[in-house]
Amino acid sequence: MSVRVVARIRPLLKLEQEKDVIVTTSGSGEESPASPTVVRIPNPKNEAESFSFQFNSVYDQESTQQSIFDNEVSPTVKHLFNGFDVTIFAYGVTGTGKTHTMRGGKSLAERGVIPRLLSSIYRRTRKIEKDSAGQTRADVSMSYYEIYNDRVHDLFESPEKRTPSGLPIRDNNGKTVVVGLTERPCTTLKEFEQPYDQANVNRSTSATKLNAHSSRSHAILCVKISQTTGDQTRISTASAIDLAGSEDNRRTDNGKERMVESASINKSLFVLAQCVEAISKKQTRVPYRESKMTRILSLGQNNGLTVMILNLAPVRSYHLDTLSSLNFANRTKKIEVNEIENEPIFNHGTAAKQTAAVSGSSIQQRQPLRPLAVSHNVQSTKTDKPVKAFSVYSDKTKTIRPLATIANTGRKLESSKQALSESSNFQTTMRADKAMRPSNIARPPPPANPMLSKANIEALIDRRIEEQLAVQRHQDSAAPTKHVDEEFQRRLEKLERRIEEKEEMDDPKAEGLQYLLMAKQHTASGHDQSALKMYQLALPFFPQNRKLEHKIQKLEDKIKAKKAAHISPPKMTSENPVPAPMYAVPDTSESENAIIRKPTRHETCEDPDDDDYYEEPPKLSTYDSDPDAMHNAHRKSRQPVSKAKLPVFRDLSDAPDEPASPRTSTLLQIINTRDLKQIRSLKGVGAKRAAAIVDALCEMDAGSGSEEATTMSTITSLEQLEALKGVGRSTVEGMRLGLAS
Ligand SMILES: Nc1ncnc2c1ncn2[C@@H]1O[C@H](COP(=O)(O)OP(=O)(O)OP(=O)(O)O)[C@@H](O)[C@H]1O
Repeated sequence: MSVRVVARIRPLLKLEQEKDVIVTTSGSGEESPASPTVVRIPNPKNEAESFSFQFNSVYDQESTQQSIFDNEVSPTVKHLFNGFDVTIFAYGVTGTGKTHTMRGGKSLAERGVIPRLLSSIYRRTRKIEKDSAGQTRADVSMSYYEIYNDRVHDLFESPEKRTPSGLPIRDNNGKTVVVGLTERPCTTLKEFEQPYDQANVNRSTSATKLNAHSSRSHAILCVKISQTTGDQTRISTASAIDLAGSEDNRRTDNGKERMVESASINKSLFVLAQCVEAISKKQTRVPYRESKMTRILSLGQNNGLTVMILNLAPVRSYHLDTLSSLNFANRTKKIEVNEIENEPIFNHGTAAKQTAAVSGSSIQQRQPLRPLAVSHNVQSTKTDKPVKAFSVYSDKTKTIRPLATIANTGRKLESSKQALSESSNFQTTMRADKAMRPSNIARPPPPANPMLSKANIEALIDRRIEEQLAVQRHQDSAAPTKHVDEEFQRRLEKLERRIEEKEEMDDPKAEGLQYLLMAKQHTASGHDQSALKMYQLALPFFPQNRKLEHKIQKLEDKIKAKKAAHISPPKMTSENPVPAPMYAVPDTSESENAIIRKPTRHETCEDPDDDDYYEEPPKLSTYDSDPDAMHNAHRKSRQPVSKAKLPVFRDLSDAPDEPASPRTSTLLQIINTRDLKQIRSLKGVGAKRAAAIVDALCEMDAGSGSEEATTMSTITSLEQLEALKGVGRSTVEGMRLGLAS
């Protein structure tokens, strides 16, 4: 099952000066205009061209709160009551309507997803209780918290009562839980509304230049449904998440406090983008643990249904940010999520005792459940619970069926499975390979090592990376490195957990260490720009560190040298003043300078944890050697001899320089629109091939390196086009000839 991704374009606001609307919607060709699935936006480099992005559904400026809820959220409620967890989250740049979509206004028509969801949940609980003649009781409770500056705070607590370090989060049976959250029972909509409204007052919001009521935190509402029949209770959770919006501080004019928030928001969204990239590229390691938001969201790891609502502003001033968001969403829709319903808990017996011992009332967690109708199997099958991967939400475009036609879901396992695919109108596929993700397997607790200092951790990380790179260097380019990778990743994760332990001890430098870890990972994978940003972000945590300064200086010089030598591929961003993506690394040129204090030369390093930075860089350290050069060496040995079959992710600088003929230009222009309809109009291109071409282009975006992953890759030569998956020389020739006739 893929994450269902829908886009919503907000209308022009009354006070909005700008009226230049550049984001439009359309059907994909098979769709009626009444149910658009495509967002169009001009190419910032060439307004004559436009890019198209296809999603499961697209809601234009006129769309109502009711229609979003009816089509996207309401169908998930029955699955929630069948034991599946549901996650709905709003993503988008600041001021694009996330809070409006999730929370909405006070009038009936303006109510957002959350109050409507609760209303629907209460209706269903009443129905269940009525239909079962009181045999089944359905209880609803909620917890509500925010992640502000990477710290978790209970929104049911007034800000004065908060501990500055926030609440700890833990892994519990493969799920991330927040310890110490208030869980409030709420049996009616009224009981929900009052504390929910109060909690929203507690949420961190501030006025920024781009939004008078900008959310400065990620807000997560968890609604727990407990259905009890006899001695069995099944629990499922609906999570409604209003993410903070990414912001480009070149546009916000943020002051220092807003800037710190902004850096934290952008960092977590950057990690989210990295996670999405890693998942879509099927990498073994996904950096969930690098921010609390990604740990909690666990995109692609959590079981159940996930819907992402991408909020967009229609106007030109958001052009590049909108493009970044669209690219991100495009990758997100490829994420597959396991579809596992939760198992019931026996109120009297081992299962119940275990759960109580683990969770207590202070831990918000989603207990695994199973529909009541098959619960007699539960005890015997508890440990090897069959994992199902329903294709509830496919990427394929489907017409939204009226709700009335959605079949009622039966209680049986098979029925719920069928209902999932029917009600959501998507296909069913088994994905046994996704059944057990490594991260879902309960890990043994890390060995206690009270002597482990940050310097040791740093040294360990360096050593591991050196070991890994040394192994890679000596390996035959064709030899499989999988087991080494896995070992490397395992070690990195172990180290991350140790950093986490430091974090839980409230060591303020834990965050700095995280930045260093990320920097090292970026350096190891050759992403110098990202590595540089991470080192810069780490600097305030190690302010007297000459070695860190030296590292930053070295990287800056290297990047400058690379730019001067035109090593970077001529991507859309290289000529174009496209700013760094808003959810990518914060802009250090203006924003971060405000919060990063550059240590003066005469300052000395006294923190024993910074030992690593006292030392002179090792002369022959693999880590300090040029990672790019190393990577290039690798690439060279792996590159196919024949130029006719170029790798899909090849460097675009390979493209020939001579100007393309008008026919070739037209062909490439059509391909670069990513518009399925236009691509299909080419000779010899059917629906499948057109989709494959668009997919390959998206893959190229994702494969272009994390610091630039939000820019659009373009095809600049026929050779490149030929090298795309599913396209060959003869197809390209056919397309060209077709244009000529
Ligand atoms: N669909 C819509 N219809 C009417 N008004 C809208 C709509 N979407 C957003 N708005 C208005 O736009 C403004 C910004 O919206 P909102 O605060 O929801 O943005 P946001 O994405 O949550 O921003 P931030 O990330 O800064 O919190 C608000 O005044 C809101 O009422």
